[in-house]
Amino acid sequence: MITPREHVERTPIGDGVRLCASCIPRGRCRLGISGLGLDAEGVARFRLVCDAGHEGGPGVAHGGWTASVLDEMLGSVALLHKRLTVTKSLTVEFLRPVPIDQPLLGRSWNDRIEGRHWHNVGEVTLAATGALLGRATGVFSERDPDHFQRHKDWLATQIGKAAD
Ligand SMILES: CCCCCCCCCCCC(=O)SCCNC(=O)CCNC(=O)[C@H](O)C(C)(C)COP(=O)(O)OP(=O)(O)OC[C@H]1O[C@@H](n2cnc3c(N)ncnc32)[C@H](O)[C@@H]1OP(=O)(O)O
Repeated sequence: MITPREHVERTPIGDGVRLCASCIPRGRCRLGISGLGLDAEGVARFRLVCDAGHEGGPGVAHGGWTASVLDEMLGSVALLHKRLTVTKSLTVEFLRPVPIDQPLLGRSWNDRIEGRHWHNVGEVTLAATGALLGRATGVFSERDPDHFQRHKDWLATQIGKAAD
């Protein structure tokens, strides 16, 4: 069986972020995230732009975009340490409307690790001024690479039960 590190290393990178399955064919994150890596303090840094494809109210991002970006940023913390985690919980604060087509910055970091649970934190700011637009805290559960096969097996059992 491959290790979590090998699993992460085999996942393609586009613009500095490990790509989710649906973005691998296009070679870049559809949410408009570019990764800048970990800084000296272990904080993951990102450039972000919300394009008009995620416009909610006029001129501003749909809240789902902001939540997704924070999920991705907080979820990337363990990936940057070559560990595989999935989101167990995510709490998002929408502090200001997020403008579309404006350069934004993202930061995410680990606050503490309890057993297999990574407690991560992150925020989105306006690049021009540093104004805080949104932030999140989340718990990310460390998994083995068989997590996705385990899901398929579980789903097959569920579908089997439904067919009975
Ligand atoms: C490299 C790529 C990068 C690609 C780039 C990716 C970057 C992604 C960044 C974003 C991160 C995401 O959005 S991740 C996607 C969103 N999150 C998810 O899909 C997670 C869905 N939830 C779960 O799988 C589970 O609830 C967990 C793993 C979060 C539970 O965590 P936990 O509580 O620490 O784990 P654990 O004790 O082992 O399990 C709790 C219960 O969940 C069940 N469970 C655990 N795993 C599974 C599973 N695979 N399939 C079915 N069921 C499962 C257990 O049997 C148990 O059931 P019982 O005994 O209670 O009945």
